Amino acid sequence: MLTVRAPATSANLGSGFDVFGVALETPADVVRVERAPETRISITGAGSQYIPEDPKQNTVGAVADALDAPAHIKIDKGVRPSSGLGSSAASAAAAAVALNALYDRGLSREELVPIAAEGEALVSGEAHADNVAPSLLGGFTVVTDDDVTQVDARIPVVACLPEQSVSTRDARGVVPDSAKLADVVDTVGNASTLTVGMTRDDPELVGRGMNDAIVTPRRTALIDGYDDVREAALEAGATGVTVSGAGPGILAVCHQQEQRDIAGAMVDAFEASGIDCRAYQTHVGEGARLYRD
Ligand SMILES: Nc1ncnc2c1ncn2[C@@H]1O[C@H](COP(=O)(O)OP(=O)(O)O)[C@@H](O)[C@H]1O
Ligand SMILES: N[C@@H](CCOP(=O)(O)O)C(=O)O
Repeated sequence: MLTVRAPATSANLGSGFDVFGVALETPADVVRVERAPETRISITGAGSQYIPEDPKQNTVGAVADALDAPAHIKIDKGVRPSSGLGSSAASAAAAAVALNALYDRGLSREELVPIAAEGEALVSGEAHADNVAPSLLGGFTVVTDDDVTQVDARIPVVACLPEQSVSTRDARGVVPDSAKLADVVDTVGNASTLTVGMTRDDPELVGRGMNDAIVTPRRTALIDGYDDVREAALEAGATGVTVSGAGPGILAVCHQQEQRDIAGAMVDAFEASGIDCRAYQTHVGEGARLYRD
């Protein structure tokens, strides 16, 4: 039996749609695997009642197929599904690391990225790798069609999850097909600023670089209370606020000393709109970790 803990992730970071992602210290999924003639999945934990155990419909089943590694797979969900924190990706990344070790496939973490992304294709219609990459590699990742680049980063964040579900598949449906050149130029500038900020562990540059006029405005319309929560976080000292992944989670970047106030302000703002939520005060952190029992 092998156990892997794989972290939640926040993708896009505003200006890096389908490209940027960060691993978060908390929450995380824990996946246990043992060899078996055919794949069987059982699930406990956050939102497990909404996740199919059929291997043909679960991201870990897609990973087991891709690695030709049948197993009994137990998933303990720490990352709630359809919340914008890469829940389906955390399971897929954990399964990829665990099954690679269980069957001695010898693949590197980078080589596991497209394999774990098969799970994302299953649930969201496209094999976007911006969640699985940071969950596997940790830190801040940049994915392109055929490559992934990673830097370790330590940035404080607050991830606030309202009691609302937005499926990634639906949220991809509102993304525009094209953009004005002026907006593209702004986005390239912001994405570059953010990247420099990650390499310097600088929350000011990261926060400033999260602005995006192309994808984010379409998605904020799907999140009840978004504008008020964003405003409250900025007033409490956040250096940048945006939609986490496809939402409805909202991500605020900050300095350590403001983190607690920002979490409180975001929760209060959601609750003022009558929406229950949970705030994680966390950091950009490490990738999936393997434990041999
Ligand atoms: N192992 C898994 N963990 C979480 N969700 C899964 C898993 N396998 C399949 N799913 C399905 O994926 C969808 C959630 O994925 P998605 O919409 O991308 O949101 P998230 O940001 O939570 O990954 C749900 O429909 C869920 O049933
Ligand atoms: N780039 C994807 C990221 C989806 O992240 P999730 O955590 O909401 O699954 C997108 O924006 O569609």
